Amino acid sequence: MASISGICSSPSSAFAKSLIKHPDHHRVSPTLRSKHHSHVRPVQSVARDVPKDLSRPPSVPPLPGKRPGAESVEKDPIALWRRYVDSLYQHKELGLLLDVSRIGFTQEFLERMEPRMQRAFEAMGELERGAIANPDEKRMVGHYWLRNSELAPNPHLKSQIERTLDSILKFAGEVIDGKIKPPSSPDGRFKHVLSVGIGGSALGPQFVSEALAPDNPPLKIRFIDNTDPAGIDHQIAQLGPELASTLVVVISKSGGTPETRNGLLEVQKAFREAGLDFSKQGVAITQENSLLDNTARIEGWLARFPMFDWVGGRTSEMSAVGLLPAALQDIDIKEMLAGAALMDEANRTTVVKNNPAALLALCWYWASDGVGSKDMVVLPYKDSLLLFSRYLQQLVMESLGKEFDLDGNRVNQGLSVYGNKGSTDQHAYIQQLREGVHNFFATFIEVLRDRPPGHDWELEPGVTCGDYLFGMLQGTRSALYANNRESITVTVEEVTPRSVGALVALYERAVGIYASLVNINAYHQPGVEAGKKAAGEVLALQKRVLSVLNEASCKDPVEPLTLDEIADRCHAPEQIEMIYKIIAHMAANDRALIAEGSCGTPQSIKVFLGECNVDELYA
Ligand SMILES: O=P(O)(O)OC[C@H]1O[C@](O)(CO)[C@@H](O)[C@@H]1O
Repeated sequence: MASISGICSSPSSAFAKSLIKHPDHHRVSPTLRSKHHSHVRPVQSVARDVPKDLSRPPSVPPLPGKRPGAESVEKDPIALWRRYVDSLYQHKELGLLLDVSRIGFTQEFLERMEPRMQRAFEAMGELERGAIANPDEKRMVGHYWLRNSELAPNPHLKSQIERTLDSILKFAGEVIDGKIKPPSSPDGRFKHVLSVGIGGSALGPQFVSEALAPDNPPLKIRFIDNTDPAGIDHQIAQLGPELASTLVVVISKSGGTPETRNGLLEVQKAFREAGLDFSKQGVAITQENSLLDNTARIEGWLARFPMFDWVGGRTSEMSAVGLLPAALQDIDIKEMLAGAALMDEANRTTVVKNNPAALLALCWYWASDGVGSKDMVVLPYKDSLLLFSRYLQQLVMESLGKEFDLDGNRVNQGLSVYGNKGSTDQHAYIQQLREGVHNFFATFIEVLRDRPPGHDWELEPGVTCGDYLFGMLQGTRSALYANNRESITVTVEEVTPRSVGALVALYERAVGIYASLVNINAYHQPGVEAGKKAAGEVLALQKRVLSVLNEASCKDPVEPLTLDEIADRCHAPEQIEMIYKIIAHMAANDRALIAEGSCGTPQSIKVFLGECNVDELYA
């Protein structure tokens, strides 16, 4: 196959010159600020609900010609071709191209962004040297060390990384070779992995499995990534008697995430019911001394692998979180690491046009005005990359979606990400992207190799099935651009462990750089805690409701209660709506009985429990 390096000459160094010629030279950069205002929101070109104190100062004119309609995008095909050639980024060794020509930024924009870019590079350098890059949690941020342990800030961390990788490779090899066996499997081999985890402890392994698992992996992976009982039952039912040959990998950095704990308890129950010893088939990936780690140690699980304090969940694909599940499916994890390391290396240059992550971050900044005014639609034209957008959704949105910047200003930052795959999406929502509300920019992921060599055939003269996919991508890119919709294209030769590792690393770094550009902490997630706390409060209220109902239901005769009575007796009259929802949920699951009325007419219902729990009454 002709490689990207084979078919393309190296990108021209005339990138800057070409951009200078771009007609949008009069555009005023969002960065036109006094240095004291580097954190201030850049120019708003669409109406947004922003706090008054951070809205654009009147002295800064709006971005000319960008919206509505972005009439300023280059339309002359020869000028566009020059822009393409001049701006093309190529990583020869990785066989990766980054085309930013359909993002309309100008030389003036690049120049104005340069000081911020240099500050972002400095910040990334400090982070890689082990600075406390997550000030809130006082943590280092070291996912880059995972693929180049030489970078670790001290020998202890370096040897932790290397030992963990060795132990993953050894364990996975022995499981695949049948040296490590399940005790009750008829043919003595593990054939399935059941991964229990959520968020960053699931999305990377899911993406990588979909992208890279062979057609017949030695162990086939399934995921429990929610606390939906029906979803969990489905996974366990699908395994059926194969539970005996299933390795259960429980993944949680914190070791205390409720959904993951619930998944574990459900799976352990299934093991008990099948007469199987869970500890002989359970593996934990978590931080040392977490609740999960202690449980696994005390119960004597088959193996435990460390998750490091300095690796965030959404950047943990190259830690044991991503590597163990991948290795168990016979995915070449050393190649994934090599791809990521090469990409990291490329992203260390401080010359913006040679730094693919910096180019991506700049594209995002330009396209979304540095405030997330447009969504990022990710369109991989390859089925195996289906889950890339879902993976990126957490990486980007949990990292960038922040209320406050690093100086404490309310900024409500973020960048929304969605997508599925092409050309499938052309028959779903691309109609709107082409003609409807102009609230996005697209990222095409192009894979040059259609299928393994020797398998192709022409389904009509001169045209293969893959040619259609190619045509659809190119057609959509052109059609969007013709209607002033900007896009980025990332091209890889093939979907391999190396290119997937590189893609992960590319986006991790782009998120880090973008976070610096907009002055936010990309490495914490305070907003998620609010939802978790509220969920805890709902469950606490449910316990009070149950206790009140139990007391009334233990009376003789039973005393059915109205919602108002329950709320009063819970001393929570202001929580009546939540109490109603709790009752409706319990009634739907046969845990409370409705004596009168129906859930459709809340004020009419009277509730009691089917059984009186005397023990609880006197507890
Ligand atoms: O790996 P853990 O600790 O179970 O966390 C799972 C996910 O939950 C979050 O903390 C959000 O609640 C994510 O950042 C994380 O990836």
